[in-house]
Amino acid sequence: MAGETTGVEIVDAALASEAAPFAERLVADQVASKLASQDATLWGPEAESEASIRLSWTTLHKSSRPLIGEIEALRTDLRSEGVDRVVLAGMGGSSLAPEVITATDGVPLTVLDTTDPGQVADALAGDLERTVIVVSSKSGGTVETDSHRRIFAKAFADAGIDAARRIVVVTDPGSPFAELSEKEGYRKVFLADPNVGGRYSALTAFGLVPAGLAGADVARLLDQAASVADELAADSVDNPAVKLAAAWGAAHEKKGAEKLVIATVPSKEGGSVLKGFADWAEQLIAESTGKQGTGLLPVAVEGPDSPGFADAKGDATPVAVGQAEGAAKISVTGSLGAQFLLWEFATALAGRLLGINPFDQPDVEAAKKAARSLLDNPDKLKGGDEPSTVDGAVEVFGSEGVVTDGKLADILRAFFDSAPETGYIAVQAYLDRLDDASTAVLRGEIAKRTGRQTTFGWGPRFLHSTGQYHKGGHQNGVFLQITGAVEDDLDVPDRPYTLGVLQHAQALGDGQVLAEHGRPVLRLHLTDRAAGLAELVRAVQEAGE
Ligand SMILES: O=P(O)(O)OC[C@H]1O[C@](O)(CO)[C@@H](O)[C@@H]1O
Repeated sequence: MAGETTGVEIVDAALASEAAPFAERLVADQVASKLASQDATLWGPEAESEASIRLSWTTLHKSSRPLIGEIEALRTDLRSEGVDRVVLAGMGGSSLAPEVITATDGVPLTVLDTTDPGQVADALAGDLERTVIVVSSKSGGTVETDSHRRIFAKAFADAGIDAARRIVVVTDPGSPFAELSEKEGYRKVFLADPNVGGRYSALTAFGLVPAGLAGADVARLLDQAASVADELAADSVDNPAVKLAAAWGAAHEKKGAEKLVIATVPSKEGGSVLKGFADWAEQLIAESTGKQGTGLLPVAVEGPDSPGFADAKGDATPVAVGQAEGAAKISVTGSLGAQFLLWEFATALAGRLLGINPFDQPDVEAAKKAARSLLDNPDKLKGGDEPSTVDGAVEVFGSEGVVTDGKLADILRAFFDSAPETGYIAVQAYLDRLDDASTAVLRGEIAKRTGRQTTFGWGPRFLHSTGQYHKGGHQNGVFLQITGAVEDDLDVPDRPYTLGVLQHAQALGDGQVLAEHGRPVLRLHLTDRAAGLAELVRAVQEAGE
C-alpha cells in the first residue's frame, strides 16, 4: 500500500551530516546484526546480565505466530457466547501497544490504565453480559491492574455472571497472576515470553491477545514486522534503525537536543494512520533511555502544526511518524508492525550510543514505594492537605521553594519561569482521561505561551512511561500535577483503600519523589473538576500574556 514503505529520512541536512559518524560507528561495530542475534554484551558489562534475559523481542515476528490461532479460537468461542466487548486492564507495556493496534485498525477496546474512580465506573457501566476483561501484567502484581481485576470480578459476580469465565490473563510464567489464575480457574491464561521486557512486548501476548480478541488483524501485524526484520539486522548506514538511532544520538550529543517531539502525520497516500503511536513510543524511549542523568525525552504532540513541533527550538528534534511535514527534522514511515520493530531496534541502538542500559527502569520503583507508604499511613495521606492558596475551584500546593501565594495566573507564571529555557514542563493529570479529556489542551496552551517544551501525561499511566525519565533523565523538568475531587469513589474489594485513595496516594507519592530529586512540583487540586479546569485554562492564558 502506498505510504507503507518502511524508511527513515533525516530531512534536516545539518542533522544528517552530524548523524553520519554515529551511523558509521554502529556499522563498524556490527551493532545491528549483533542485536538481531541477541548479543547481550552490546551495552557493557554492567548491563549484560539484564540484557541476557531481555532480547527475545528481536524474533517475535516468528516466535509469536502460534499465538494467532489461540487468540482466534478464544475470540470465536467468546463471540458464540455473545461476549464481544473487550476491556483491557494493564499499565505501560501491558496496554499501550494494544491501544495503538486497535485504534489504528479501528476496532473498539476499553483500556483501563487509570485509578480514576469515575473512569473505572464508566467501564463497569458498559454491558457486562457481553464483556470479557483481559488482565495483563508481566509481573502479575501491579497494583492498578490487580485493583481492576478485583473490581470486575466482584461486578461480574454481583451481576450473576461467572467471573472466572470472563477473566483472561496475560502474564509471565510463575507470576502471582499465573498462580491465581490456576487457583480461580480463569477462562484462559496466556503465558508470555519472560525474556521480553514490558516496553518491548508489543508483538508478544501482551500486545496481540487483547488486540486480537477485540478484532484487530494481529497476523498482519506480525507479517508487517517480518517484512522489515532483515533490513533492521543489516550492518549498513541505510538500515532505518541505524539511521534513526544515529540521528537521535547526534541530536543529543552534538546539539543538546535531548527532546524528541513526536507527531503522527496522517498519510496523504492512503497509508494507515498510526493512531496513538507517540504514546507507545513515549514509554519505549523514556523508560529505556532516561537514566543516569541522561536520555531522550519524548514529547508526544497532537500533530505537526502543534506548539513544540512547529516552533521547536534548538533543544528539540521534531520527528514525524509518517511523511515529513512542517518542521520535521526526521520522518519515519512504515506500517504499524514494521514501526514497532524499527523503533525498538533504534531505541536499543540509541542506548548503546548514550552509554546506558536500555532494559532496566531503576527509578520507577521509587514512586510505587512512596505511594505504598502513603497507603500504609492514611493519616499522612490526609495530613499536609492544607492548601497554601485557594483560587476559585483550584487549591494550590507546592514543593519547597515553589511560589504558591497570590492569584493562580501569577503562581503559574512564576512556576513556568522556574523551568530553564531548555528545560521542560510536565503536566501530569490524575483525572479521567475520557470525561476530563479536555485537560489535554493544557499541553499546547502552555507550550505556546512559555516557548518551553511541554509534555502531558495522565496519571498514573505516565508513571509506567515517562515517569522513569522524570526522575532518572536530564534534571531540567518542572512538574505541574493536577488532581481532582472524586464524587463517587469505588472500593477495591478486599483492600483497605478505595480507588480514589490510591489515585491520591500515587499523585502525592510521585510528587514527593520528584521533590526529593530537587524538582519543582506544583499541585493544583480541582475541587470542582469542570469549573476548576476552566479556571486553570484561563489562568494559563493570562500567565502567558
Ligand atoms: O506488566 P506489569 O508488570 O504490570 O508492568 C507494567 C509496566 O510497569 C513498568 O514496570 C513500569 O512501572 C513498565 O515497565 C511496565 O510496562
